[in-house]
Amino acid sequence: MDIVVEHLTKRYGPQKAVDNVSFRVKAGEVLGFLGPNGAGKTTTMKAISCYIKPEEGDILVGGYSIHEHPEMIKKNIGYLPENNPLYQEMNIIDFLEFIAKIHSVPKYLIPERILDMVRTCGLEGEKHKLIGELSKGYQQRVGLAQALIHDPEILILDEPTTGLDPNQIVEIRELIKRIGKEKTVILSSHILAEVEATCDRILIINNGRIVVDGTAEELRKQAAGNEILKVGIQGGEVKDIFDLLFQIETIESVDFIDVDKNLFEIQSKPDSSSVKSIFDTCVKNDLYISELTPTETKLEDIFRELTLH
Ligand SMILES: Nc1ncnc2c1ncn2[C@@H]1O[C@H](COP(=O)(O)OP(=O)(O)OP(=O)(O)O)[C@@H](O)[C@H]1O
Repeated sequence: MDIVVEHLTKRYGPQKAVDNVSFRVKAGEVLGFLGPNGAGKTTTMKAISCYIKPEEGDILVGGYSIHEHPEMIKKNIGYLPENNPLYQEMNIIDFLEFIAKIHSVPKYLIPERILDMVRTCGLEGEKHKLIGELSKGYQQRVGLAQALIHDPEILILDEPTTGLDPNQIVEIRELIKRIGKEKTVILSSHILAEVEATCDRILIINNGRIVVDGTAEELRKQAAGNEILKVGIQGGEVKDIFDLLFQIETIESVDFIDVDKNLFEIQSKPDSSSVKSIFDTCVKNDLYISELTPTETKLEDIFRELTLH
């Protein structure tokens, strides 16, 4: 089931929480929705799940509009809200039965669905405990189980690993990846590494607007720009080496990183690489390379650059 978001705008008073946002999610895709606090992630996810109505724009889920067929859409969406509000005093089985009934799962199917969810979400050992007695990681598993109980095609997860310890984070990510093989998933997060580890595609939202839409790889390429190399050259005076480097045609700029260690930062001209020329220059002038490292633009830097303003 595809999701098509078209010119979505949602206002809270004078503030536009989401401002003319459009994007598509293909069936079977795992989309990471990334952005700083207050960017508009939850608002967008709530609009897709039909929990709030936008003032402008439309969302089509499997061809159904949120304005005309919210009930059809709700049947096909499983939603795990940000703070995973669970009934602490219920046990897991009773809670899942209760949620299955809310979703109108046929009575005869409910025991089978519960069993399936307990298995899928790894709840076997804890299933008779009260939800309030579970660790945060297991509570999050119950949250996923309740979102999946009616077997929706689409799963929407609002910051599913917030507040978990590192082991629990890894476990929940693995679980989401497994579920993502069968469902369309939209997952929101502040954490780039999380989105990179779990998602096929990244959408970055800032101040209610989409600022990036692509794979992690595309993002890196887009931001990488010119080749930047950290180069150490030995066997000569730092000033002479600097002059030699400056004469290489493909080099745009040379900076010192550490004068005492003959360490330079070299930026090449657009669409060119200077690695071979640097090597040839060193051989010709009886110098040797002690270090040569390409500087990779980190996704964190890209994220900061795009969302700081
Ligand atoms: N019910 C509401 N009433 C008024 N303003 C709201 C309401 N819900 C959200 N907002 C505002 O809309 C903007 C977007 O909020 P939203 O919760 O969608 O962001 P978010 O990206 O999910 O943030 P976070 O990562 O902090 O959860 C924020 O400025 C927020 O204060």
